Amino acid sequence: MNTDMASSPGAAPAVEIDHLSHAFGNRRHGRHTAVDDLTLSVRPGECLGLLGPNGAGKTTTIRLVNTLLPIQQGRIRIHGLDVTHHAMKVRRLIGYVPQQLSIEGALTGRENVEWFARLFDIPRSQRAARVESVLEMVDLTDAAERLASTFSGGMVRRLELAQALVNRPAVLVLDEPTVGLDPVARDSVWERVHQMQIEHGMTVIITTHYMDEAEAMCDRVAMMTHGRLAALGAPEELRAAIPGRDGDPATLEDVFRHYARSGLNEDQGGIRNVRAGRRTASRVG
Ligand SMILES: Nc1ncnc2c1ncn2[C@@H]1O[C@H](COP(=O)(O)OP(=O)(O)OP(=O)(O)O)[C@@H](O)[C@H]1O
Repeated sequence: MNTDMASSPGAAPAVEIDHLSHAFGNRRHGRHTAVDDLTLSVRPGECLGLLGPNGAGKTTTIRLVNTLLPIQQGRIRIHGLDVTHHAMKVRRLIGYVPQQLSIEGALTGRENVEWFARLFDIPRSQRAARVESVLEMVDLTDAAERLASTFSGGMVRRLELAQALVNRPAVLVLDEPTVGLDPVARDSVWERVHQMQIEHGMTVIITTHYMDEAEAMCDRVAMMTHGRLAALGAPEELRAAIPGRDGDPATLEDVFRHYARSGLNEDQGGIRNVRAGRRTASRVG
């Protein structure tokens, strides 16, 4: 991987988000602020969970980090590189698994990863070995010559992970990586991500609506509502900060409800989010 840095609170941040704001729409049809003055740092080697209700601004934040949306206001730096001024360098540091399907069913597993290796400009002489090693990492060596259209949902997600990892990213960004997967397939995706994080000190940012995953995987959780940071801390810190129910300690789901309710706004989300959610849920089903 590009970095082998320990997760120490004193280390320079892997990702620095500084007073970031982003709005969609225009004056005629109305503007909607999706990310609102967000400030957040992710430590090298850390797994940060970006949680929040539909429409909270998680995907928009991720797309800004990935250079897929232009910065309107504020600043993002990845290992010190400003995403606006060093977009190409930043792209080389980031592996991204989007909510939408990123594989091509008419290609084999191997061809899908090779395609990404070419996109990332990995030198020809290293390409085959690099593709082989990521296929092995995600346990798809035996299925590599099969058409991706024959893969199960869990295999598709692991193939997308291989695509994102072929560039040996320092920061891996996963947008709802396990939606629509059965519990066994979910575990197998997480095992691979965790292995990468431990073995290579990779920084991971994930969004998920599965609180058990966030609890198990994330060193810290950033709870977003209305594009703003509502709470930030280790899952156990966030749980300790709110009262539980019926005398039981609070769960992360209670934490989610607590902040989601306090920021409730029926305008959030709308048809775009419903459509996106359904598309995501059925994408691998
Ligand atoms: N391309 C776009 N055009 C217009 N509005 C958008 C666009 N992308 C996002 N939005 C709006 O910005 C807000 C934040 O959306 P975003 O997708 O970032 O939320 P999210 O937290 O990722 O939601 P989900 O959990 O449903 O994926 C929503 O109100 C959404 O409708």
